[in-house]
Amino acid sequence: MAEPLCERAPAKINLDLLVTARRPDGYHELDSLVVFAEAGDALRLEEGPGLRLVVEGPFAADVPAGGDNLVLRAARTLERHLGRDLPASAILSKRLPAASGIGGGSSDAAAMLRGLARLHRLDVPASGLAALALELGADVPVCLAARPMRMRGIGERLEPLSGLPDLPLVLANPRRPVPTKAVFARMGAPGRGRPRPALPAGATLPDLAAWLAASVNDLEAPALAIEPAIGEVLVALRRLEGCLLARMSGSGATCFGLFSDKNAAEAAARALAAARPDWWSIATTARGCP
Ligand SMILES: C[C@@](CO)(OP(=O)(O)O)[C@H](O)COP(=O)(O)OP(=O)(O)OC[C@H]1O[C@@H](n2ccc(N)nc2=O)[C@H](O)[C@@H]1O
Ligand SMILES: Nc1ncnc2c1ncn2[C@@H]1O[C@H](COP(=O)(O)OP(=O)(O)O)[C@@H](O)[C@H]1O
Repeated sequence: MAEPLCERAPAKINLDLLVTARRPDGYHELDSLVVFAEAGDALRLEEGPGLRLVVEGPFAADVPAGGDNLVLRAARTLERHLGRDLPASAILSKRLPAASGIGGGSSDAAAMLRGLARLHRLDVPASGLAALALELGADVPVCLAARPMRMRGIGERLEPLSGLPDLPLVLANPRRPVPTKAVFARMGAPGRGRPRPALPAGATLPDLAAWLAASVNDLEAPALAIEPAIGEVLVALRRLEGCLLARMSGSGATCFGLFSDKNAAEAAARALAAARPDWWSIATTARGCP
């Protein structure tokens, strides 16, 4: 009997997001810098007689408990690919708001793929898992890697980033779900993309903020049109002491503020929670890379 194991499902943050083309199948090509936070959902797995999922945690009620949950969809996709059952008992602690632009569901699905491979000691090459991940959603391959990446294509072209410092962040969400499909549907004609200047070597946080400020999230305007509260979140983040840059992640509504240091982010998160107890907000650190 294999040991129970725990897989983290970290929040995904798009530091920027350019929509560069619309494909004939309706999907959009992106160019996005993606990082992963210490905060996230968590998945506990142990061998079980069948495939079972229990969802707990503050946002459990907002996600499907049954077969539509991305955790179970991930398991079924892997089982189909291998042509055999992968019995497992899973407990998902749902700590990230759903449909909020920080890839909670995608990260949960990726954690299930990683977890089942570990639990059953599967010999599936990384490229095989990545292909299955893409079947589950455009964001699942990057969540499978769960490290800083430049993401292109619809999400399948991944290039590891280097020279990124750890990023002290505040994440804030007005507790209003925003469906990804609706945001893309409101997008105007995509821009042509733009050359991305290299990250300055040895970048400090203020350098990084200035570098990121030259970029955008192209989904911010269509998401704002659907959910105006995103504008309030951005204004509130920008007013917090020590905030170097604030922007929406993914298709929203979660926005991130980048701070000069961890203490400043924690103090800012406390101030924001006191001012807006109706929002979800946390301080966390997105892991950088050498
Ligand atoms: C926008 C992003 C940016 O990282 O993040 P989230 O806001 O979801 O966190 C992702 O591309 C979201 O990926 P994911 O949530 O997996 O999307 P999917 O389930 O594959 O697609 C949902 C819908 O979004 C649209 N879609 C998604 C990805 C993409 N590159 N182009 C699209 O046009 C399509 O209309 C699709 O039907
Ligand atoms: N484990 C899960 N966690 C979150 N959402 C899930 C999950 N399983 C299925 N979903 C569905 O997937 C949709 C997208 O969720 P999520 O990945 O959190 O959002 P986003 O793509 O905006 O980051 C939600 O509407 C939700 O109903």
